[in-house]
Amino acid sequence: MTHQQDNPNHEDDKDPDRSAAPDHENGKDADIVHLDTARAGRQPQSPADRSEPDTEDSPANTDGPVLEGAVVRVDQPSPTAADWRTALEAKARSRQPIVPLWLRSRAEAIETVRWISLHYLHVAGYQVSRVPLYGGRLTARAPRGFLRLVGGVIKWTFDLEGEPVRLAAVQKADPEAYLKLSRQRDTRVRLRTLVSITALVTLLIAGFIVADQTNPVQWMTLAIAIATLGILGKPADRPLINRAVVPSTVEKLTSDIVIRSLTVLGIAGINQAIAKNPKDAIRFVAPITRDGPGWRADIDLPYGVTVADVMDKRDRMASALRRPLGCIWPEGDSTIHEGRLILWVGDKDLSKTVVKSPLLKASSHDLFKGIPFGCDPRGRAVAVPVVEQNILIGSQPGQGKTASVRVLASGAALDPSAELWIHELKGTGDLDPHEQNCHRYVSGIEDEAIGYAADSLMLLRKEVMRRAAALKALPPDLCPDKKVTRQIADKRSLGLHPLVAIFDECQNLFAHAEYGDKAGEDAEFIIKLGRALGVILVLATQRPDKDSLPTGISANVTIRFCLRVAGQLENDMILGTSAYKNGIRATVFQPKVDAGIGYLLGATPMPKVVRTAYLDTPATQRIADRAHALRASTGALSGHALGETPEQHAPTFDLLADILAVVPPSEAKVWNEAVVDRLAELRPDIYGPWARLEGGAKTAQLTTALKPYGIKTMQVWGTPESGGKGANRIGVARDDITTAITHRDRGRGSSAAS
Ligand SMILES: Nc1ncnc2c1ncn2[C@@H]1O[C@H](COP(=O)(O)OP(=O)(O)OP(=O)(O)O)[C@@H](O)[C@H]1O
Repeated sequence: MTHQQDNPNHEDDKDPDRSAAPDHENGKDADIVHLDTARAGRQPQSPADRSEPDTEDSPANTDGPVLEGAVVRVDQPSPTAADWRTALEAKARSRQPIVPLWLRSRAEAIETVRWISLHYLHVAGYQVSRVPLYGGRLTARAPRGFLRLVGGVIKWTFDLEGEPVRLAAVQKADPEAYLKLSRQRDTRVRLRTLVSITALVTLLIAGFIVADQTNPVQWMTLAIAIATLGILGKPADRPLINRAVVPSTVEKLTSDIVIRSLTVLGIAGINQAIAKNPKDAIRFVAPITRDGPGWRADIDLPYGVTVADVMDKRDRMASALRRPLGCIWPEGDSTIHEGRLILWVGDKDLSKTVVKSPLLKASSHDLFKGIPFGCDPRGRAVAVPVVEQNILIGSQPGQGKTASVRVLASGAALDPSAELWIHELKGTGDLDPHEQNCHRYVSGIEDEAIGYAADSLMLLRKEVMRRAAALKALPPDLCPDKKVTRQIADKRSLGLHPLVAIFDECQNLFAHAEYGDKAGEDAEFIIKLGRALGVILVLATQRPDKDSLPTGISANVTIRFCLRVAGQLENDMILGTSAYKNGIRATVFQPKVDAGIGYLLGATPMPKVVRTAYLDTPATQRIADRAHALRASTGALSGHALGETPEQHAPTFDLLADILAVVPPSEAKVWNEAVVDRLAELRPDIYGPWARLEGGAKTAQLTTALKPYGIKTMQVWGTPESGGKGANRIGVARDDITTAITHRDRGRGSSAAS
């Protein structure tokens, strides 16, 4: 011990930890710890020291592998130099727009100005209509006003207000003050008497002058006098003028109110976050502002809570905010993150708003610009794109499907380049006003009507195939994208104009024992292929289950509008798989009360709640009449609108029977091009366009048209009908056609029997 104390430079002292470690095995080498040196060894080292590689003797060496490099903390203690850019970026994200949002869109600006003008017009109208009431009130109050005026003038002239002060001076027996006050009173009374007498004389003279004037002037003066006296006679507690606008009881939306409403929802994630960090659990990413006719709050929900959780509790939120349910519209913005909530609290209940359609006054409409459909809770107009789309509408009965379909039908009818086919399979005649504009039309629930609708789908399927070939044959400069455009639609001879086919209450067709399966297949085929070819299906159903709405349809439709439904299953059938899970829930709408309000998907970048414009029967009739006149003047009426009966149409498209008619049994195999030429001769209106196609396209047209029947074309040896050398070309076997007809007829027979 003495040895070490005496010799502090002893080798072991360089490593105090090591010297402190006893030899557990025998205890012989137990060193004595030099306290000062040991303490010095425990001092925290500088980062530079720590970064030095450990020496062989270091304890790290004894415990494990040597790691090189500096220790870097995951969380940096202070901001790094580049952080100002991040901060600026964060600020830039929440920049306030230079031009207010409502001024950015012309339509919204016009709407706001119109709204303000209407407000002030209303106020003016309200007050003007009450002028007689106000006149009566003033007259009734005038006598009291007269007494108040006379009393006031006497008090003022004789300085009666000073009376109590003078009396006090008398009671205090203060002669000096009394004399002073009396002198002041005398001077005042002298002057005021003079003023009062002058005013009275002036009034009398004015009276004499007015007495000499014409009647109107006298009445005007009398009115002014009564009004003045009436105002003077006003009781303190009763205003003269009624308020045109009752002050709103709508509470201003503040952060405290929003937090209060979120905390009562019973969402565990929100409550736990608030318990841990009451100040920062719910973050407002922008100031709460007016946005349209309501308040908007942009909120980041606590970690792990999604907008869908909040949407589910909309009714509780309405209670917490003390507003009707139709005013509360939480929305997500998943482009930022799943917890970004945009809470919009409207001044007016959406379910009590009637949206007027611009189609009511439109003389025509361009379908390529979409159809004005309704407005969102913030009052912004919403249009539904139609070209290159298919639309599925669903809800419980009586929630506004037919009303939505009416809007779409009216928009389509006002574009004379569009062909309209309407099938209203409830039989109530809700769409009858547009019958005059339809190429095909049926209203009914009986088998005949359903059969007609099924025929329509079959015809549409053929039309899609015809269009595919026609579009393919178009020169690239006319049709670079191989899809129907406005220019192509306007060339009616091409037959590629938009064809809008509406099937209201389509469950009656798809669930039909005889026609249902085939109709479902045809509809699926049209939905998948018809879009780019200008064939647009609009399907509305009140029974969205897999029997009434084949899954192939619900999976492939592009625009979906779901009014109130009862549960998740129906919701997802209309709005698509996982819609309910993602918080797009048409179950939140109230039965009946929210008729006409639904979720619209696919028409706007984000799913939107939309209240459809409402067209009642007379309004629809007016639009339909206008559309009819427009169509008649442009020669766009056809089919049913011209009084043609369906029987004239349906058989014309039986391709297989037509081929058998033009290919005699003696010809086992014929070239496609020969068949097409003969078909064109048989029915020029239908097959004429096929025959006009050039070489390969003509052959391909028949091949494509036969595909759905399972008939394959093949190499056929033959000679041109006009004479010439024999050659191998694509052709068809007559036997294949007869076999396909036998199969088809057998299939029809068995489905009719079942
Ligand atoms: N956009 C709307 N604005 C105001 N009221 C509407 C709107 N849409 C529908 N309604 C109301 O809802 C009622 C039912 O609408 P509609 O007939 O379109 O429902 P539906 O779903 O087609 O019913 P059903 O399934 O029985 O045919 C209408 O008579 C109307 O009063």
